[in-house]
Amino acid sequence: MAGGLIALAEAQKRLLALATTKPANSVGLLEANGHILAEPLVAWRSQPAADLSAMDGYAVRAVDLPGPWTVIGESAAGRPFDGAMGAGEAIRISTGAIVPADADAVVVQEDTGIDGATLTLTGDGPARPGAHIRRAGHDFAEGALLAAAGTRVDARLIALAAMAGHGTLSVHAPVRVTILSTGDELVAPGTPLPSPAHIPASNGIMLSAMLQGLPVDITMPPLLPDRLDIIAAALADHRDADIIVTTGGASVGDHDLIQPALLQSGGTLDFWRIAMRPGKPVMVGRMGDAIVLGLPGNPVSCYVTALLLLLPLVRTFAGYQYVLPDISQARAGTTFPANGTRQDFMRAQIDGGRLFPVSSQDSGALSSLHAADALVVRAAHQPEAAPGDLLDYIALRSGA
Ligand SMILES: Nc1nc2c(c(=O)[nH]1)N[C@H]1C(S)=C(S)[C@@H](COP(=O)(O)OP(=O)(O)OC[C@H]3O[C@@H](n4cnc5c(N)ncnc54)[C@H](O)[C@@H]3O)O[C@H]1N2
Ligand code: MOO
Repeated sequence: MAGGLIALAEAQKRLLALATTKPANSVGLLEANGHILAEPLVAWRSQPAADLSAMDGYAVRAVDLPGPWTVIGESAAGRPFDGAMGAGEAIRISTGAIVPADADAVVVQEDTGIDGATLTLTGDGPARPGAHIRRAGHDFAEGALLAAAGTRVDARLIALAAMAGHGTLSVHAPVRVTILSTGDELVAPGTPLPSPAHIPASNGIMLSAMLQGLPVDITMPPLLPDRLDIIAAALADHRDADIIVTTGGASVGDHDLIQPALLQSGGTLDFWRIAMRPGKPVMVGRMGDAIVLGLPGNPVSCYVTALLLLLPLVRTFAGYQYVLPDISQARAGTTFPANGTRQDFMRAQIDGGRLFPVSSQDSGALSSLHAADALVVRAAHQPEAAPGDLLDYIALRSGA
């Protein structure tokens, strides 16, 4: 604890403990895209179900190599050869077609010459018995575990599920998130600002964009003024959401109304203020069924706290296996100062694999957030780091 502030790890633990995994629904494969598997994906069939040719050519008995052969029939994809093959006989075969039971190798077409029904080897031929044959079950066998519960469904998993015999998937229902932006100074993005005292409301759309890759139903009502009664009514109105996330009004000023509004509307406070920078004024409470996550108004603080608290909370509701951001390590490219009492998340760039802090660490400076490749994680009271020291960081750009 630092002056009544709780540590981020403790805050994450308490917040995530409030979440309950969303119930499972069976939905069509495409509808499941982006959702989280509620049950393990098990193969209902083997793939391939029989030995298939991997090439266009001729199915032969390896013992008959190097030929010549008499071609006595064809096995095409979906239309297998169902007769018997004797010594010196070959079957014309296409890629994906079933290899006749008597054959044990495929000669690729480019290695052969054909004259009427007589097939001769003109190239190297198959290197070994079994060449160019995809064995039954070599991709997966019936009953195999293909993906664990908690896996995110994507195009690759959808294809795998289809091949494994599934037409539907059991996934967790979407997480209902209401985003409330508060502040008299806010104006919807893209609309004219009445005065220099007004600013575009960037937090709401930023949070929506951060949530977009997750299975969520987002509700974003109009901007709320700094009025206790209006904010209290909005919180009460959205009590059926899984999460109400607010931005602004989380601190100690006369117009910081989230906490009083929560209490006035019948909600309860769980904790307030985390020993982190940026993001100290975060508040967590409950309003009916909803978890209320009060994020700071400063745009960078809002981003960092969303990354560390909102996204993990949504992932927990959604049934993800892993919910916290990955921590990587890289060496300092310059000196990082000794840290104070709050865990620090410093915007940094990665250059030549080394970390350099960006020039402004102001919690309102969105240009510095956009310029950053990483958030360097500095523990409370961590001493100065010299160039070359290993630092923990959270990557902000894939491939950074
Ligand atoms: N006396 C103290 N003052 C402050 C403290 C403190 O402990 N004692 N904490 C500071 C810290 S740390 C932060 S972070 C901010 C957060 O304050 P609030 O959550 O109450 O946010 P606001 O005061 O409403 O706004 C701060 C800043 O952000 C702008 N803002 C607000 N909403 C949006 C939005 N939707 N989009 C873009 N920008 C937004 C707002 O105009 C302000 O400039 O408090 C410090 N103060
Ligand atoms: O959270 Mo405040 O973020 O330190 O500016």
